[in-house]
Amino acid sequence: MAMMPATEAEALILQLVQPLDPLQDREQVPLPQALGRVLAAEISSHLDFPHWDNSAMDGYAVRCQDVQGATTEAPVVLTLIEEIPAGQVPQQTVHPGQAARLFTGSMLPAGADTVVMQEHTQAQSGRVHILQAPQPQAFVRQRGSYYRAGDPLLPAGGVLGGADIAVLAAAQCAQVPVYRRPRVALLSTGSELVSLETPLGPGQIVDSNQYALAALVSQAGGEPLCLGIVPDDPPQLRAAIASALTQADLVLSSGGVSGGDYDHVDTILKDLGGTLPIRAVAVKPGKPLTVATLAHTPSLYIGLPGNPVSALVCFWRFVAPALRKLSGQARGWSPAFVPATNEQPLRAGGQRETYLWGQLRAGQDGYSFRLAAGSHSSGNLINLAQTNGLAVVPIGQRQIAAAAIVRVLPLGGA
Ligand SMILES: Nc1nc2c(c(=O)[nH]1)N[C@H]1C(S)=C(S)[C@@H](COP(=O)(O)OP(=O)(O)OC[C@H]3O[C@@H](n4cnc5c(N)ncnc54)[C@H](O)[C@@H]3O)O[C@H]1N2
Ligand code: MOO
Ligand SMILES: [Mg+2]
Repeated sequence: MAMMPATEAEALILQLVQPLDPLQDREQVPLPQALGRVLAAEISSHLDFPHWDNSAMDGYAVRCQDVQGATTEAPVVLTLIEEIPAGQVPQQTVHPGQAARLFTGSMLPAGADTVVMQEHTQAQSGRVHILQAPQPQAFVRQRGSYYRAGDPLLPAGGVLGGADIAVLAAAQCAQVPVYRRPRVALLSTGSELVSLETPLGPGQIVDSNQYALAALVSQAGGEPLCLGIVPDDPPQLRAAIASALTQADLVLSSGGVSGGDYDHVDTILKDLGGTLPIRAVAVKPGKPLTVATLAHTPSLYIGLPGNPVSALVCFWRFVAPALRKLSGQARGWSPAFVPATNEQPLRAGGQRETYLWGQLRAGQDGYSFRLAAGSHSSGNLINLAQTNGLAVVPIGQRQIAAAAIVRVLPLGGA
């Protein structure tokens, strides 16, 4: 079967994914719960930032003109008219020859246009000696200089991080319009699979993919619907797939997509009227990847290969971008590979783009990558644990030498 190159498969999957609707798929969440959510509408504020001219320093509000010639030898002496702690509204106007005491964050009084920091002054019984001429408007944070009321504050489609939460709080946005979490149905196919609580019989293994994929879906901001294990029995599998498609925005199955006698997923998808634009991709691990669309539902179906590493590599490489688009994110769907200095030689077959897992570390001169010790078999989930990067050996290349630069996909945020 022809294998599609990874970049082509990624582009095609992104083309097939329809993002959630900003109106129909929107919900309001209290600000403290908005971290990591995707904004469903542009936010603006009726407030200017700063809301009023205020001081950036503890010092004195002056009229710049008054203190132009000030030096340590020839200070300008001003009369203090008022003290303005932060949070208090100035009561007086600063006239020529006058100054007001203020502090970081205090409102600037009318008449004053400049702040002299207290280190450049000497206060003496109701007067202040200005020892240094300031620049005009020094240490004044001007009203509206950071943001003008009514301008766009945060764009729709942005993922909310800590800084965004700060901005929304400052703008008194208590309820935040976000996209609902995309629903991702998870099905594990395989008669050998049991749940993690079931005592293992001979030939059986735990359905680790379901737990891993549920974790990665949650980490990516989705809502996993764990539909459990389906044996390799066509009628049961057909019913499970048909039902999953009615419940979710995206259906992820694992297993049953290669060419063995018990691999039924592709046949069932075709029987259900599905179109399968992808059936194999040129990546290792992860070759037998199936992508299907069905006429009667907007849900996309992605059949991941069953091997535990293959399933996760396909998630990171193809599903995570799809989820980013589906969830309403306006940009940044594609995986962001970083260049890293390779610590040991990496070897590959050359037929498929090969992903090797290991430790990505940030150093002073950029990233470095260390291959995980042990087998890089797609069945070996053991040494995949505690890794945080997938190094890529391109098609046609059989080795990347030590000390050479390798592209690595960081796995931190899925
Ligand atoms: N003759 C060929 N055989 C295989 C080929 C091939 O091209 N020709 N491709 C191999 C590759 S590459 C992969 S990847 C796998 C993909 O297999 P399937 O997607 O059909 O998956 P299964 O056969 O159902 O299972 C494969 C393997 O993974 C284990 N598995 C399945 N589900 C889970 C789960 N939920 N949790 C943990 N482990 C799971 C399963 O027991 C098998 O060991 O096919 C190769 N074969
Ligand atoms: O693609 Mo398979 O995942 O090489 O084992
Ligand atoms: Mg199989």
